[in-house]
Amino acid sequence: MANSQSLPLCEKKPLKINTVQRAQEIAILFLFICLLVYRLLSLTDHGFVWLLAFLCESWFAFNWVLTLNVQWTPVEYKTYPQNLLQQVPELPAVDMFVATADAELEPPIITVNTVLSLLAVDYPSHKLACYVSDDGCSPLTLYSLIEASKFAQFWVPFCKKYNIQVRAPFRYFSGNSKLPSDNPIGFLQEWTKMKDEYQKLCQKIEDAVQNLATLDFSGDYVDFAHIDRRNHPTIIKVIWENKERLSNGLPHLVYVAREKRPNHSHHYKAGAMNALTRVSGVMTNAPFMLNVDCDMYANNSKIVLYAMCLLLGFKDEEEGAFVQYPQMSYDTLKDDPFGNQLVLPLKTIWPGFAGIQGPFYAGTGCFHRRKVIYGLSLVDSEGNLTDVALDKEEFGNSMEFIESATHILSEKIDHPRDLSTAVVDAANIVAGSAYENNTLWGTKVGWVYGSVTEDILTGMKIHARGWKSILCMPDPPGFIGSAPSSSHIMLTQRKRWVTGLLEILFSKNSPIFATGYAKLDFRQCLAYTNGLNWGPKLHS
Ligand SMILES: O=c1ccn([C@@H]2O[C@H](COP(=O)(O)OP(=O)(O)O[C@H]3O[C@H](CO)[C@@H](O)[C@H](O)[C@H]3O)[C@@H](O)[C@H]2O)c(=O)[nH]1
Ligand SMILES: [Mn+2]
Repeated sequence: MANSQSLPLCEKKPLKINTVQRAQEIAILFLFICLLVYRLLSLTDHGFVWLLAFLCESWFAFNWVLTLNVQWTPVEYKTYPQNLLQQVPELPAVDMFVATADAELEPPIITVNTVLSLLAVDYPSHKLACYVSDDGCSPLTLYSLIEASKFAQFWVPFCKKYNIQVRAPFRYFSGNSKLPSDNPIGFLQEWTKMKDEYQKLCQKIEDAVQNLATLDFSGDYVDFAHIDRRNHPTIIKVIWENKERLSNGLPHLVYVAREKRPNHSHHYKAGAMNALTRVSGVMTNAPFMLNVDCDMYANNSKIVLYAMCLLLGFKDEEEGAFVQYPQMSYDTLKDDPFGNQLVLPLKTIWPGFAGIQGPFYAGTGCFHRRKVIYGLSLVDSEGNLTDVALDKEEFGNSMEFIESATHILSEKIDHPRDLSTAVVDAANIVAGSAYENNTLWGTKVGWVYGSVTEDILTGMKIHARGWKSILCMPDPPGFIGSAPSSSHIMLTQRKRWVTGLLEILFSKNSPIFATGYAKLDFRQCLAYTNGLNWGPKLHS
C-alpha cells in the first residue's frame, strides 16, 4: 500500500458547474412547482381533465428532480501512475476475466483481440492472469486462443517496445492508429512483420471457422468431440503459463468452459462470472478482478495502472469497492442515430453518479475488489469491516476455495503457485454446475442472480452495503466495444436492458428499500431510480 506521507496516487475533484445553466435548471424547477400548486388550487373548478394534467405534470416534475439530482455534484478523478510505480514496489495481482457465449454471434477473432489487448497492458506480466469463460464451449474459441497466444509472444513485446497505444491488433492495423512520428530504427520492418503475422492469425482462425468439421479432435481438443454445449463437463485448459514469473513475459492465459447440465440453471453471464471468480480463486487468487465483455478491447495500455492508483490511493478503502470505466462504442452508424456512443451520459450521468456514491457497475470495464465480491460489508455499528461467515454453507464445498477466500478476507497475499494438475483439478470442481447448490452464490456472494441486468443489481447491492465506487475516464478511453450492428439487434438489446432495469425497480431489490433498510445513500437511491426508469423516460 502507498504510505500516507508520499505523493498522491489520485485525486477526486469537483467538476466546474455552468452557473447560467444551473440557474436555468432551478428556474424550470420553480416554474414546475408553481404550475403544480396552481393546478392543485384550481382542481375543483376544472374536474377530471385538470387532475389528469396535474398527474402528468407531477410525473414530469418528478423526473426533472431525478435528472437534476444526478447532475448536481459532478466529479472527476485524476490518477498519477508515475507515483504508483515509484511508491508501490510490489504491485498487486489482478485477475482479468473475458466472457464469451457464442462463437457464431461473437466471432472468435473479436474475443482474441480483446484478450491480446489485455495481455499487452502496461503492468508486470507475472501479476496478471487472463481467464476466458466460454459459455459456448466451442473448440473454435480454444483453437483461436491457442493460436493467439503464439502471436502474443511477438505482439506483446512489440507493443511494449514501441509504446503502442491501441493493443488490439484489429484496431491498430485498421488504419486509425498513427505510426510513431520519429519512426525509430527498425520499426517499419517490425511493423510489417507484425502485420503479416496478424494476417496469418486471422487466416488460420477463418480457416478453422470454415472447416470446423475437419478440426482434429485429439490432443487439446479431445474433450470437444461430440460436445453438446448445453450438457457437458467442465473443460479447463491452461493455454499459457508464465512459469518463470517474468515481469516482461506473457500473463497466464486460461480457457474455462464451466460445466453445463440441462437440469441446472446456469444464470447466464452472472453464472459465468461467479464460476471464473472461483476458478481464478483457486488458481491465482488476485485481490483485484477486472471483467470485460468479449467485444470490449482495452484501448489504453495503462488501464490497470490507473485502476490501481484509484484502488490503492485513498486512505479509506471504503472509497472504492470497484473502479468503473464508462462503456463506449466504436464503428457506430453515421450521426449515431441510436445513441450508441452514449455521448450525453459521458458528460452528465457518469460524472454525476461519481459525485454521489459512485458510478453504477456497467458489467464490463470494471475492476472489483475480490473481497467485496465475496460479500464483505462495511456495515458494522463500530465501523469495523464485517464479513460473511466462511464455511461450506456460504461458499461451497471446496477446501481449496475456502482457503483462498479466507486469505482474501483476511488480507493475506497468496504466494504464486504453479498451475499444476492438482490446481486445475480443484478449479474443475469449483466450476461444476452443482457447486453452488445450497450456498450463498448469486445472493450474498458473487454476481447476483435473477436479473438480465445483473451488473446494475450487483453494483447496487455493493453500494447498499456501504461501499462507494470510483469512475475512471482517461484520455484515450479505457475500453471500447462494438455497438449493435443493426436497428433490430439494438432494439432487442434495449428491450432487454429496459425490462431488466424496471424489474429491479419493482422488486424486493428496489433501491427504495435499499436506502430505507441498508446503506444506500438517499441521493444514490434517486440516481438509481432515475437510471432504472430509463425506458419509460425515453419513451415518454
Ligand atoms: O450466458 C451468457 C450470456 C452472455 N455472456 C457474456 O456476457 C457478455 C454480455 O452479454 P451481451 O449479450 O453482449 O449483452 P450486452 O447487452 O451487449 O451487454 C451489456 O449488458 C449486459 C447486461 O446488463 C452486461 O452484462 C454487459 O456487461 C453489458 O456490456 C458477453 O461478453 C457475453 O459473451 C456469457 O458469458 N454467458
Ligand atoms: Mn455485448
